[in-house]
Amino acid sequence: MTAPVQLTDVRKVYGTGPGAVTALDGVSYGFAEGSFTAVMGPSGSGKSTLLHCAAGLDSPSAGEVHLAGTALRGLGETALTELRRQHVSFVFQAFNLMPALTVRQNVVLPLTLAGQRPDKAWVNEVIQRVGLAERTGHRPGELSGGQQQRVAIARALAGRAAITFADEPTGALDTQTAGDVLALLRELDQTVVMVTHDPVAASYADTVVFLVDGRIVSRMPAPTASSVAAELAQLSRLKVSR
Ligand SMILES: Nc1ncnc2c1ncn2[C@@H]1O[C@H](COP(=O)(O)OP(=O)(O)OP(=O)(O)O)[C@@H](O)[C@H]1O
Repeated sequence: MTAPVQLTDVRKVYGTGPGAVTALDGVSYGFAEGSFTAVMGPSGSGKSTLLHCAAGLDSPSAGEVHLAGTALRGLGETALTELRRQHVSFVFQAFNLMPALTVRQNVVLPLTLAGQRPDKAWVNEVIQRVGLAERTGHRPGELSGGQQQRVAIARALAGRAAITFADEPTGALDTQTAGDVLALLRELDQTVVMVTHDPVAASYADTVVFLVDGRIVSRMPAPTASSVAAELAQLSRLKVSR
């Protein structure tokens, strides 16, 4: 069976000619069902590009991506949108919250747009778990950056999508809240793919994959913050010495 997120020999080249940048250079990886994977690597190693290609937000220059068992190549924008709506949720660096809506309305918006009825008990639990129970009637403009990020996380989890893509989901959070959010991500049955620079955040994942220059160079099961930090230090030395 194909993994819920499967990349096969994916290449992504930005631009053409002498200025072209190879952001992904033949990445093959299957993110197993229910797994929580952190993607790490030095700045510019291709992490965000990998996430965008895997999520069908960007198309590879070569290779194939399967998302929820469907090959993305050749899918029209409407079919792609529908596929994402059914199976995927996102937590991105820009929170993309609707300023006129309250916290609760923002959290359930993707469900409402998809014509689904939110599971009220689960929505309440998610809002509580990200520490926003006292803020459900506030609008994004009345929240701190970290609180806005938590709304985006609650929104991603509210629909129990099979696959969640997260780009630095805990970047703006204090240690305690970040720990709560990561513990929640780890508990879920969803397949979670998370880009992070933080070894502590990565240690909540089942597996860390390390990218250097657009290639997966290593894979670490059962990561700890110190084993991840040590691997990153080694990889940046490798990069500098090239
Ligand atoms: N739209 C684009 N046009 C041209 N080059 C791009 C574009 N997006 C990314 N790149 C280049 O592709 C490479 C990989 O970028 P990417 O953002 O995927 O790296 P990253 O590992 O996520 O970096 P960071 O940790 O700094 O966010 C970099 O060299 C970057 O400059």
